[in-house]
Amino acid sequence: MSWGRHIAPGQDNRKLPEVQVVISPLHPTRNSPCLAVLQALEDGLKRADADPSVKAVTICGENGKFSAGADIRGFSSPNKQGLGLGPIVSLIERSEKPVVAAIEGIALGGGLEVTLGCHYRIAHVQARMGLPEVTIGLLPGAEGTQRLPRLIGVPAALDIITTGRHISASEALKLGLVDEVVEENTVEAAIRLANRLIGQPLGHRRLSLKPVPKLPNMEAFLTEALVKVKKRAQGCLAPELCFQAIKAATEQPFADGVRKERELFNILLTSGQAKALQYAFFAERAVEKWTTPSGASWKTASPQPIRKAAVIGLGTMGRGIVTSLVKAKIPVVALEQDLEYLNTGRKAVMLLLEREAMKMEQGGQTLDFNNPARLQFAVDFDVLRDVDLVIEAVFENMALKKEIFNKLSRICKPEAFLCTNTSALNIDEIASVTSRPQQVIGTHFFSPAHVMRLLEIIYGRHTSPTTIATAMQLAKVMKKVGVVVGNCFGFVGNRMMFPYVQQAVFLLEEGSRPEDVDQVLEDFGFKIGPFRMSDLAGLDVGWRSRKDQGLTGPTLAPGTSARQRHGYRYSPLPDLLCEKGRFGQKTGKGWYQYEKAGGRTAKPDPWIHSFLSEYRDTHQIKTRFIDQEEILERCLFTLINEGFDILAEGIASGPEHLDVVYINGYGWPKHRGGPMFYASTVGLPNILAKLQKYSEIHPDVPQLRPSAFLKKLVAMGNPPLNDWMSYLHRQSNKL
Ligand SMILES: CCCCCCCCCCCCC[C@H](O)CC(=O)SCCNC(=O)CCNC(=O)[C@H](O)C(C)(C)COP(=O)(O)OP(=O)(O)OC[C@H]1O[C@@H](n2cnc3c(N)ncnc32)[C@H](O)[C@@H]1OP(=O)(O)O
Ligand SMILES: NC(=O)c1ccc[n+]([C@@H]2O[C@H](COP(=O)([O-])OP(=O)(O)OC[C@H]3O[C@@H](n4cnc5c(N)ncnc54)[C@H](O)[C@@H]3O)[C@@H](O)[C@H]2O)c1
Repeated sequence: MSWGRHIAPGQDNRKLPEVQVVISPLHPTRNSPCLAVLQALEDGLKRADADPSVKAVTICGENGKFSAGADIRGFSSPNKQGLGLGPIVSLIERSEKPVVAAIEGIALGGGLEVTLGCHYRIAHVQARMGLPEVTIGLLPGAEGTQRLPRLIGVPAALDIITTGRHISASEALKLGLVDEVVEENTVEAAIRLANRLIGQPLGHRRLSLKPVPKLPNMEAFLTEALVKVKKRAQGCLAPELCFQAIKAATEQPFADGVRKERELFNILLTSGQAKALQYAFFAERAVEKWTTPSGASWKTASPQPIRKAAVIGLGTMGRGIVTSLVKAKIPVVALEQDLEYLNTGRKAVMLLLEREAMKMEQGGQTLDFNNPARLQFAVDFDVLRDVDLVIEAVFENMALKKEIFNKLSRICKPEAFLCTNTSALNIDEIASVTSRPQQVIGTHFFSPAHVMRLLEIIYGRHTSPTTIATAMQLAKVMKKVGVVVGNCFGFVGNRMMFPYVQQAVFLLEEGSRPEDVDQVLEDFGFKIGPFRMSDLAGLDVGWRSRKDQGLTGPTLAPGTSARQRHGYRYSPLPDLLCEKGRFGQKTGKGWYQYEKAGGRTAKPDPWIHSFLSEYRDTHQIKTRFIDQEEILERCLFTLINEGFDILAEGIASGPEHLDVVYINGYGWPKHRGGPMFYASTVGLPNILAKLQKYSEIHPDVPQLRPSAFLKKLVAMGNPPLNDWMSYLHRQSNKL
């Protein structure tokens, strides 16, 4: 048996072995000249085909990775790369010599499509595969939508292509996507297989020649599948076009299906949604490279290892945070204020973990949590002496948080990090009661904390770069997206949300109904509108905060106008609902009515409609019809306006940060790229003009007054989003 040797495409191979190993050239690097590497793959294949001493071919990747697919940056360059990958896949398939793919690491997108042209596929046990094009607003454009259904059937292909999920080698084997899974050297195993295949017929292995496996009820299946795909897509075009391409495979010969795939691919390639999703892909990676105005940076700061953590408070947030830590295999101590709360918290955590374990089992993984070395429950702070990091998640009350942090500062070892999950409180004030403010940081999780990907990481005046790096590392280990932001009331996410929710409530005062406002924002693509969201989170949460701020409740000065605070417009509507016990889902009534307390199905409530009408009569507000455009603009443009202030104040180091926060924590539709990206597509002059218009109509709403930074960018000629921050300190003589 002869052995192949790894040759890079384009290399001169005077002594070619019997099995030639061609390195798959699609693994992206920042500046990969994609067209050149495609050419190299083609050349390598042609050389192998033409050389009589080569009897078989193996295709593998470089450095243990098969391929991450096409270079995504290339899709927005004028010289669109990727063009011509389909014909190369066909070339592989047509080869008269057996071609075996050796899949190590990852085979994604165009990388997996290359393997579908191969006659056999061998994967390493730890390899992951997928066609994630849909997640960047595209579809597999190298004939993958036509070959995959032929290989693994329509239901499985539809699932993989329309979700873009990665699958493990063992799942790939079960589905028939790969022929063999190996634990040892994959390339060697592929070469062995290639040797065995020499001289054997290949016709039956050419996927383009195979029919798509029939289903007894294909038409009904596809009709039902389309409904599901559209529902999940929430306005995103790519999943539906992926569906259309697969449907074409079930109805048309291979060549016609490929033509359809190409046509649909071109529609997506030039769509705004693909640009937005590709922006979001890179934004998520850009925020990993954090910096602060004082010069701290990911480049120079090193994270400390977290071998054991603690969570204080096992309420809504604490239980999800414990679950995330256990899933990340970090031993946790979970602490409550007394045994009764502890037992309730323990039951809730165990339930979450059982559910997570079940989900993980389906993917062939296990979750070990019934081991006291991994998860311990306690009421005594003394157990915190040896932990490396504590996450506090007690009630949102400054006095209580300070009491806890003071205690932690005395009990925990000197090098331990102290994190607070506050939604809006001042990190510096919390840190001030400790003897280690440099190790205090905000770690703002989102509900449900074991599901939501966002972790807002808030540094205070004294927080050290090591502490920031450690929190970022923790986010990564918990498979969350950490976004480093500065300290201000509400940080980034909640601060931008306040004006959005405020406008939504003002719209009710003026004539809208909760379901009208929610519908407009859900049609825009939000998973859930502001009133459904408020009912879900509980109206009492905001009420407590407003009482603490003296905006409502017993501390309010007598004679304060019902609809004004500090000279600005205020709506008491949410307070009035809370006074009536309407806290949302938990009480069965809020902005909507529910079937019972704890019910989930929101139904418009006639009581709210007449309550709003009485309220308007009481305050002599003339009810008017408010159209969808005004609802959308007032809610979104105030949120965006706040974003510009946040950027100007240096609370976030770029618009990508705000967008990543909104996509991952607030249900902003990813195919719109985040609020700041959206603003760039609407055009800053348009946003400014609308804010000016609404601000003139509502002069008592400061949130409608255009941000100085927004005005400056417009005066500077509406530069592209990537350049915004460079204008922050430039002088403008047009203002
Ligand atoms: C006008 C004429 C058109 C006519 C067309 C007709 C013919 C059609 C032919 C088209 C051919 C289409 C081919 C194919 O179908 C399309 C594709 O392949 S699209 C790409 C699909 N692949 C992906 O979406 C993978 C994306 N990447 C990931 O999921 C992850 O990065 C990873 C690979 C799982 C690795 O994850 P991690 O280890 O966590 O690492 P990072 O994510 O941090 O990544 C490290 C670094 O790499 C950059 N990067 C990763 N993948 C890509 C990529 N595909 N392109 C560009 N850059 C990539 C990432 O940004 C990081 O960069 P850094 O931040 O370090 O600068
Ligand atoms: N609920 C959300 O959606 C959400 C989202 C992000 C952040 N937060 C923040 O997370 C924190 C917790 O919120 P929550 O919704 O989980 O509250 P919660 O009321 O559900 O839970 C708080 C828990 O803290 C416990 N606790 C109180 N005092 C304690 C003490 N001295 N020692 C130990 N445990 C104590 C309580 O017994 C309770 O179980 C708050 O700061 C909140 O602002 C909440």
